[in-house]
Amino acid sequence: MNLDEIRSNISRLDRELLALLARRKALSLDVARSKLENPRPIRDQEREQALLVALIEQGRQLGLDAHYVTRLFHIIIEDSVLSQQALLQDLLNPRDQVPAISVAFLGLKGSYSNLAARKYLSRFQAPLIEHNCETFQQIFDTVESGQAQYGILPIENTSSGSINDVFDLMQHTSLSIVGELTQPIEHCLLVAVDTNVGQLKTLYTHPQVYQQCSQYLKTLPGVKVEFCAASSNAMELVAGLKRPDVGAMGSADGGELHGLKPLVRGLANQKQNMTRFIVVARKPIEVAEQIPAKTSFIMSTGQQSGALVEALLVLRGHDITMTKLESRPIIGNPWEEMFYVDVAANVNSPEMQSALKELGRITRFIKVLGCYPSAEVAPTRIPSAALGRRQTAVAQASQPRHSRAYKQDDTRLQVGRFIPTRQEPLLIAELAAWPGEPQLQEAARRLKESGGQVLAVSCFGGDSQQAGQRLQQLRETAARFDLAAMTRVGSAEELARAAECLDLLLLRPEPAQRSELLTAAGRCTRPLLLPLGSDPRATLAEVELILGEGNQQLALLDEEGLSLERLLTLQQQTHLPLFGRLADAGLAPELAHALREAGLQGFCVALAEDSPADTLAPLAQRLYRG
Ligand SMILES: O=C(O)C(=O)C[C@]1(C(=O)O)C=C[C@@H](O)C=C1
Repeated sequence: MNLDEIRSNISRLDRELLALLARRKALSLDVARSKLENPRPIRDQEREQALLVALIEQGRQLGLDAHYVTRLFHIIIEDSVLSQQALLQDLLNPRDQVPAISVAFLGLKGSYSNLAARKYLSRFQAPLIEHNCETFQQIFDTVESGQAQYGILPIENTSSGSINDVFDLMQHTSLSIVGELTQPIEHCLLVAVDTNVGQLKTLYTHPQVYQQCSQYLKTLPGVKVEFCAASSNAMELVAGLKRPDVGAMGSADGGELHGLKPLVRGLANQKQNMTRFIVVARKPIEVAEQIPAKTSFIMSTGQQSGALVEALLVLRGHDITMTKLESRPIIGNPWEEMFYVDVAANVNSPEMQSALKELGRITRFIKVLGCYPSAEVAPTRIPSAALGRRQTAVAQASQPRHSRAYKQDDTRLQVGRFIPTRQEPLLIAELAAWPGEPQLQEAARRLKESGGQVLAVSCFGGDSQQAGQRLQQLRETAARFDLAAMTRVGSAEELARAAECLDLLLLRPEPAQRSELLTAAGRCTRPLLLPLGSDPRATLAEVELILGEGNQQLALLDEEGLSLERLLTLQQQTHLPLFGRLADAGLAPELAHALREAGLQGFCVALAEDSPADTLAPLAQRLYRG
């Protein structure tokens, strides 16, 4: 076959794939209709899990790796769930037949809000009339007066936190929240003409963006920052000036709409930078009971101590999960505060109705802001049974914080999106030395294929810039394979840098400034792995220091090969998860199995560049399949 023939065969297969995907989508909508007739939730994670397991197995037999199959079908299933939800929502909330949809948002063409508005409203497949607003207040006014059907407002950002002005306006509006969406944000330095960073004298930006990129901006001390009402105003201004000494900060997509080019990408302090937007409209919507819903409300409690706790206990008593709690002062009343609460519940569900009634009795003010479909379709992996248990804290001041007397249940660690348990321990593969790019990719692929979860390698040791690049590369490689990432840290400074982007930090056993490192570890919010010395009692004293500073996400790593008996004793003494290091790859599967039976919740195994390709598979097999 020549190249043209091969390509024409590929094109034919791609068309067949598309036709099959369209047929699958039609079937999934049939499923939605049947679930409407015999009410059942749209999401069925047991079914998804069974599907994925079978597909991975079938894929393997066809030479397709598990990671590829999983990624592909997560996308297919996510679309299936969202399409089913959209169908149900449309049936429940018939829309007025208008020729176009109108939306109000902050800024001009190309603002993050504009990109979010386009993304959210693309589902209606109707022409869009865009109302550019200069303030959040103007967005509310435009929707309240009926000039626009929808308003899009940013509500929180993963690096700069909540957008308080929007919360304050929500308190006084008659509008309802009817939707939400999360938009990845990638701030770039945008320029209109060929230039370089050294030539820049002025940067135009929005205060939120400035805050989110504060660390990068510190590296440009001579550059003056001018604030604009929105990043799109900054872009428009810079596009008009066409000068080599001015730049704007904003998204590459938005910049393109103004003819700007990205000079530097990825400026945000936190690389995973997302903004959550809410969608407001004049009429509330109803959310089908088969769809995961969120309800947002505001309440103010009395000033007596424990009033907020009492209100939150109402939610807990109704088994309602709170996904956000924000407090705002009440203007003109310095002694009271208003709380904004998001919960994962449908406002019409019996639990929520009963919780609202009870809250009405104990709060001074309560108003539901809206109920809307939750935008998150979390990929199915971990059995929900493993996630469900609520921890009970028995805090007794006189007891050491690490002890079972202080807290009875095992500490539940969250590493990225993985939650290790005794039944499903965490598998960490650690590379001995910093590898080349292809070797790092290959290690990640092998780890993913075997069912492991954490890719680890030392990023520090060279100069500061090299460490930064390695941290970035490790984070990106792990994310590409849907793994978590870990590195070793030996100083407070290394810890601060790694904590910005990695999911798990291993504290090096003997750095010089030990207490400084432990204090910084206790003040950070990333999970930590602390190696147990040959005298575990000494380590437990260090643990107290860390827990006392605030960080409760801590696991202990046995690197010494302690006897089973000592490990079991430790488990009785502490609620912190125990991890083990597996040094001998040959013995590892048997040892790991025995240690798992003994209750260890994680394993760290060394992966040398010349390790045979199948080092991890037998280990994972023994670990997860007995
Ligand atoms: O089988 C179902 O119940 C479906 O709704 C279909 C489907 C799928 O696309 O495969 C989608 C959502 C469910 O969570 C499970 C599976």
